[in-house]
Amino acid sequence: MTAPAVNSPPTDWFEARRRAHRAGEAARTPTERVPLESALGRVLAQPLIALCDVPHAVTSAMDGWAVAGRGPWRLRELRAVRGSTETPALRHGEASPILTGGVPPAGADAVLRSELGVLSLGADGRTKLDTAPHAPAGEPAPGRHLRPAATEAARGETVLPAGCTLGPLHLALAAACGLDTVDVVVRPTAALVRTGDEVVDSGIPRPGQVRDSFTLTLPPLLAALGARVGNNEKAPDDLAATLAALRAAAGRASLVVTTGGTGRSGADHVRAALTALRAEVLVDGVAVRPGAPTLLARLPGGALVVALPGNPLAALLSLHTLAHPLLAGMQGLPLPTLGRVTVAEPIAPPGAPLSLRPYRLGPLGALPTAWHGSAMLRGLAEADGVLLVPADGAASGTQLDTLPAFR
Ligand SMILES: Nc1nc2c(c(=O)[nH]1)N[C@H]1C(S)=C(S)[C@@H](COP(=O)(O)OP(=O)(O)OC[C@H]3O[C@@H](n4cnc5c(N)ncnc54)[C@H](O)[C@@H]3O)O[C@H]1N2
Ligand code: MOO
Repeated sequence: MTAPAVNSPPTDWFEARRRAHRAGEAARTPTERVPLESALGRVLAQPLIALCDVPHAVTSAMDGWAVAGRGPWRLRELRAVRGSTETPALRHGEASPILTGGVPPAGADAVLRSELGVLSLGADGRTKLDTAPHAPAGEPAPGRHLRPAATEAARGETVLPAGCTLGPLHLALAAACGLDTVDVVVRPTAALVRTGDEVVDSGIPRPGQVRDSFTLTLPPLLAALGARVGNNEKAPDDLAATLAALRAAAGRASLVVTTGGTGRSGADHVRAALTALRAEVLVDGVAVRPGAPTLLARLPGGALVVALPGNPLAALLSLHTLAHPLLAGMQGLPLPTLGRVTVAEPIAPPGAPLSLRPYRLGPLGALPTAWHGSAMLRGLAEADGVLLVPADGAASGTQLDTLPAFR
């Protein structure tokens, strides 16, 4: 058993992320095969490989006539056939009507688009096709309006890498490549345990009360990071209740996220509950502000616990620190990368080894928010991103690492 040591030194922020990622990797979720219609937002477990050439055959890019040789042409049939490789080959001097996306008969060497052709009755009593008087000289040039097969992808080609989070365009691409199902990562399950007797769910909070910030934020934000949030329990500020809520959540989910109660006051029970559950504490406080009391632990049954501080900004930024890398690891994704931005005004030393500061983008770069108090929401609610401000602060024009603003 590794009990949370009293006042153990906080873990470096970058190291805390790496530990969270490694803990996630050690608890990787399996994969499953799902129909394309159910795959939106899922993480691809295997590279997506085209099952056919795309396009599958040479196709016409225009409505008109497939033609062989130079005009005028004898029209072989009056109605377009949408596409069959069994259509007899065109002979030199013949044309056959074709629709956009249709497969031209063998022997066709171009498509004359409908606007540029004129039909008339030939001397032999058969329908004749000429290029219209207004058609550009030389129209149609060989190959005109014929889309060669496999120009977008060849059968067997990888069109999306593993780890891609599937959006609508990816799904349409998979369909175009002939797939009906995809192999995706099973979503990690998450459960919330919110502590705090002062937390209320509706109305104007009385002095000493606070409206809950987490039921409205954590389920959708965790879902955006790939988790499926099942339970969301509220535990009173009491050790037995906190212990029972944690135990129940760990029985239902592979990731338990708690809020509040990370301190060492008589009303804070998360540490004591983790000790009682014989948790292995992987991160006991992080050298960052806000979010210093954040904990990461593994329960004997394997469930991972991210204990977020009760202050809303501290908690939501700690989601970046620990839950994002952790969930990335569980889904076989790399440690999330940091962005980079130029700061538009000087930032004073934050009084901590590292400070996470929401910012808005102005014409000259990042403008750190004034609403960066640990208990605030306003700065993050309107942020374009989050700055990583080092202990010395930053001069105007300096480049700093950034995190995305999950909001
Ligand atoms: N003596 C010390 N006091 C504090 C320290 C310290 O080092 N020594 N650290 C401060 C820091 S930093 C933080 S962050 C908080 C951490 O507090 P806890 O995780 O124990 O959280 P609580 O005490 O339960 O609540 C803190 C704050 O957050 C509000 N809260 C809680 N739940 C919610 C919710 N669901 N929605 C909105 N707001 C919530 C709660 O009412 C408190 O105001 O400790 C500092 N103190
Ligand atoms: O570190 Mo606390 O998390 O500032 O608010």
